[in-house]
Amino acid sequence: MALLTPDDLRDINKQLQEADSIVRRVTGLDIKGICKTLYGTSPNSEKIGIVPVTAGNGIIKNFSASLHAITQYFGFDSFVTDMSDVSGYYEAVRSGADIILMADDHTFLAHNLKNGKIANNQPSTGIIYAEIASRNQKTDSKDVLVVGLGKVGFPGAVHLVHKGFRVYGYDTDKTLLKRAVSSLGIIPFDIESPKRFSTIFEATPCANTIPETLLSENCVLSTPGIPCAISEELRLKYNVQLVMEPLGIGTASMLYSVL
Ligand SMILES: NC(=O)C1=CN([C@@H]2O[C@H](COP(=O)(O)OP(=O)(O)OC[C@H]3O[C@@H](n4cnc5c(N)ncnc54)[C@H](O)[C@@H]3O)[C@@H](O)[C@H]2O)C=CC1
Ligand SMILES: NCCC[C@@H](N)C(=O)NCCCC[C@H](N)C(=O)O
Repeated sequence: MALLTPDDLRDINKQLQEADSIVRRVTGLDIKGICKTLYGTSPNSEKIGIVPVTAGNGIIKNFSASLHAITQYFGFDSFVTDMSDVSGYYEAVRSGADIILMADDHTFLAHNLKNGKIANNQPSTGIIYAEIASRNQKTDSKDVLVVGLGKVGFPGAVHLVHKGFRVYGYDTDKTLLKRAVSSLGIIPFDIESPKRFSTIFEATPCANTIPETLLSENCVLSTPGIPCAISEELRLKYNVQLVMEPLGIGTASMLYSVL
């Protein structure tokens, strides 16, 4: 898995505020509104315990602090434990946490200790970015391009199919593309073909995965992928409505899904 870097998380509050205003412009709802609609849930004073985890590549500088800022941005009462790992988990529970947030190099989870619900960041992220793409107010087309059909992209493609969109899918991994075509009935897309889209959902760990030939004026590109799927030059040239943020939107999706 591509791991976050401290630089990805720089000015996380500013990144989240900017992403929220673009989500509002694109969908008419803010991120909270998207989560409420998606899961039918609302916060009810849940207390969130954030537990740093030293496993694998270890602590990512600012990861826990970013989660603290993100949970507070969405109105939750949250704290970061002093201890890490098992001791930190124990500290969180003893301090009255209702929901645990913690991540190693493979799994980032939200676990609601009160109702038993548990969420994984990858599908939760795919679903919310796909939902944002599906609410593009500037088009009535039901066509959507999905680039990247992995642990984030595939759940997002499932969500778009369930919402009745005509999903064109592309992945450099032909096995994953075949899996998505056979299991979801999506349309395999040739990245070289010059079909322009008003709505694109991208979830890859590569830069510049969306060629200019696929962009239309004012199109929406909803992408959790790091680094960005298009250049700044193309974003400006086509006035692309870019919904992209490194941690907060996916975390909000996890939290609302376990309320
Ligand atoms: N912003 C956020 O909140 C989050 C961001 N991410 C990021 O999302 C991205 C995807 O994560 P995962 O789905 O877990 O990774 P993954 O490795 O499971 O899936 C990525 C997929 O992209 C495909 N791919 C790679 N290069 C491609 C290209 N040029 N064109 C088309 N497909 C290509 C791969 O074959 C793979 O199937 C990563 O950059 C990850 O860091 C992940 C979770 C949350
Ligand atoms: N963008 C959300 C998905 C994050 C994921 N790509 C990642 O970097 N996971 C590793 C997190 C490791 C955190 C670390 N164990 C800590 O607790 O500081």
